[in-house]
This record gives sequence, C-alpha cells and structure tokens, in this order.
Amino acid sequence: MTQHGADSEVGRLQTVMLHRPGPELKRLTPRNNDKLLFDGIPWVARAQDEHDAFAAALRDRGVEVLYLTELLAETLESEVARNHAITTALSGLHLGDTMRGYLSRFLRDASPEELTGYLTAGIRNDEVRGGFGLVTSLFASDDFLIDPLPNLLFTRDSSVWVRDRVAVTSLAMPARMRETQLTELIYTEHPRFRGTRKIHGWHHEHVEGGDVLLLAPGVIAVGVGERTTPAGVERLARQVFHADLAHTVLAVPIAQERATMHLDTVCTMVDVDKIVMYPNVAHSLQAYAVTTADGSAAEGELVLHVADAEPFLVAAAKAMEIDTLHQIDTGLDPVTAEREQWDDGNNTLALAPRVAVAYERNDETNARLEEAGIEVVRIAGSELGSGRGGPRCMSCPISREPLPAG
Ligand SMILES: NC(=[NH2+])NCCC[C@H](N)C(=O)O
Repeated sequence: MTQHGADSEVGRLQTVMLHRPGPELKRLTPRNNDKLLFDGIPWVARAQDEHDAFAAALRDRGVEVLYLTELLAETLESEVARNHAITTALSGLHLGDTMRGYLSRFLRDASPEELTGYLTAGIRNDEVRGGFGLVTSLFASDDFLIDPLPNLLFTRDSSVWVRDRVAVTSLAMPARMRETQLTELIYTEHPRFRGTRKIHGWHHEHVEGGDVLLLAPGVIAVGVGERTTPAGVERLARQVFHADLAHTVLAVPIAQERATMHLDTVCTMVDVDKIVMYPNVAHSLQAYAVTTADGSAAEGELVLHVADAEPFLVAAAKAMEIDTLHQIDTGLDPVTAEREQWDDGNNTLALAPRVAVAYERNDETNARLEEAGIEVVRIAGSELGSGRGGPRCMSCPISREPLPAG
C-alpha cells in the first residue's frame, strides 16, 4: 500500500483524484438538470477538452493525476467488489424484484469497464432488453433505472483525506448519494488503497468534502449549510479527535442556498496564512471552535467543548496559532463580487503555498490574487462551470507534502 494523505490545503500537491466528464453528462436534459444539480446543459466534448487542460496543468506541475473511473474499473476486477457494487447500485426500492433480478444478471456479465459505465452513466428504461414488467411498463422511456452521476466531476465532495485517513463522506442531495458508494469501494478494494484506515461513511450524518478545509495541521474548518449538517460536523469532530487527526474543528455556518452550497465556494486557502474570501460574507462569517479535553475517551463518550461564535478569521488564527489569517481582500464591488463568486472565483486549488489554480474567467479576483503575490494558474471553465464548481471542487487531493514545521 502506498502512503497517502494530506494535512493542509496548501502543502505541495503530489497526487490528486479527478473525474474526466463522460457519458453521464449526456444524460442531462432541460427537464432533469435542476434535479441533477446542473445549471445548464454542458457541451460535453468541450467540457472534456477543458478538463484535459486542467489535468495537463496539474501534470505540468508534477502532480500525479488519478482518474476515478480508472480506479473504479481496476477495483471492479475483483469479484467481491463487483458483487458489492451491483448489490448497492440495485438496492433502490423503485426497481422491484423483476427488474432487479434482470439487472443483476445483466451487470454480472459486464466487463469491469462496462460496469463502470453503467454505474456512472446509469441505465435508462428504454435501454434495457429484458426484465419487462410493471416497472418497465409504467416508467417513462427516459426514466432512469440506475441514475446517472453527473456530479462525479466534483471529486472533492465524495471523499476527503485527513492526514493518513480517508473520510468517505455522506452527501445530502439525492442526486449525489450514490457517489460515495463508489468512493468507498475504491478505497476499500483497490490494491493501491487497500488497508487505508477510513473515517465517516455514507451511512453517517451528512458531511460533504467541499465543506471541509484543512486550515493547518490539526485545524479543520467545516461549513454547515445546505449540505453538511450540525450533526455531521459533530460526528466528524468526534472521529478526528478520537483518531488524533486534529485538535480543533471550526464549525462555520454558511447561508443555506445554492450560491454558497459549500464552504469552499466562499473561501479557499492560497498560502499557509492567506485565504481568498468572498467579500460579501467576509465581515459576517463566524466560527464555533470545537475541542475536547480528553481525546482518549471512546468516540461517542468524548465530551466536546463548543466555544461561543467568533469572527471566522479570529477563531481560525487562534486555532492555527498564528497572529493573523490574512484575508486576500479582493476589494470588489458587491455586484462583481457576486458574479465572480457564482463562477467559483473563490474556489481555488492550491498546488503549493502561493500557487493556485483558478478559472480564467474571474479576471478581477485573479488580478487581486496576483497583486497579493499568488501565482494564478488559469484554466478555462466555460462548460465545466455549468455544474457550479471550480478547480477545488473538481479535485480530491490524495497526497500533499506535509508543511514544514513551525
Ligand atoms: N465542493 C464544491 N463546491 N462542489 C460543487 C458541487 C456542485 C454540484 N453540482 C452540486 O450541486 O453538488
């Protein structure tokens, strides 16, 4: 087993998991895009080109790029993994025994690559050649028997590494819940990851990776809003304290709306002590510091201490034991700020301290980042962005170099 893990947002990025958009995006129509959490119908070939350029920019900087579907297909070489994947994918109560039986036989005959395709792009009612019965008769021809997963593109959300453990998350929106069955399978059964210790899991309270920011070794900020619940943060805090992965968890309330669905849509770290933040919330963002006096108690028995809310930057600097967490003040007028926030201007992916990948379209935010001494690696995102996610959302760091001490 290779050693993996990350203890910050900015340590030099070594290995990342991406998902190259594929046939699952071709499932989007004007009738289902809202439910599937896309704001438009992307031009798939162009989205792939943009994504390839993103991956190339990472490789140019020495980052090893792993693709989720390749890992999944390799995982599905194992009989145990196949059976598990098929059973969980067919567990939905909408199927009925006739269709479930048919699909289960059909999927068992598929190659690992084909099965990967079915698990990610789904299966539509008009695509099956058997299992006919009440379900096939009463479902519309374009209803899905297995739902497509267009949001796999946002690998950030379905798992997050905290030091040497991986947290399989629990996604809140029905359209995304199945994604974590796949990440769990990869981390459990893929030879590269076998033996990795896991925390959390899709059967637990909701926590999404886009809400989890590793501010510094031992300090984790977790957004609480449309996706991650207060109980989700509590569960995560218990686990990271118990496993000695962190000493402070900052619970950060964010507005429960689409524009700010995750904490990383509002702010991301670009240096060990610098954060780029949506100016319209900068003055109001608060944090509740959660700590425990005795990490050795059983997970469920840990007594958590929840401090009073403080301004986010103040609470963060205290926990990080630095004088100031500098907010890169983009100084934008509220309307420009709102437009660039919507287009994921604050959603940057740090490749190392002071080097960050950002969407090229956010001219103003990028200019301010550069004035603050950050090297901005610009990528195109006209099609990728229609799913409402930027470079950070589209990447799951699997290994980052630890930060030098002190
Ligand atoms: N970490 C993030 N900000 N991820 C963005 C996810 C976007 C995706 N369409 C969703 O609504 O879930």
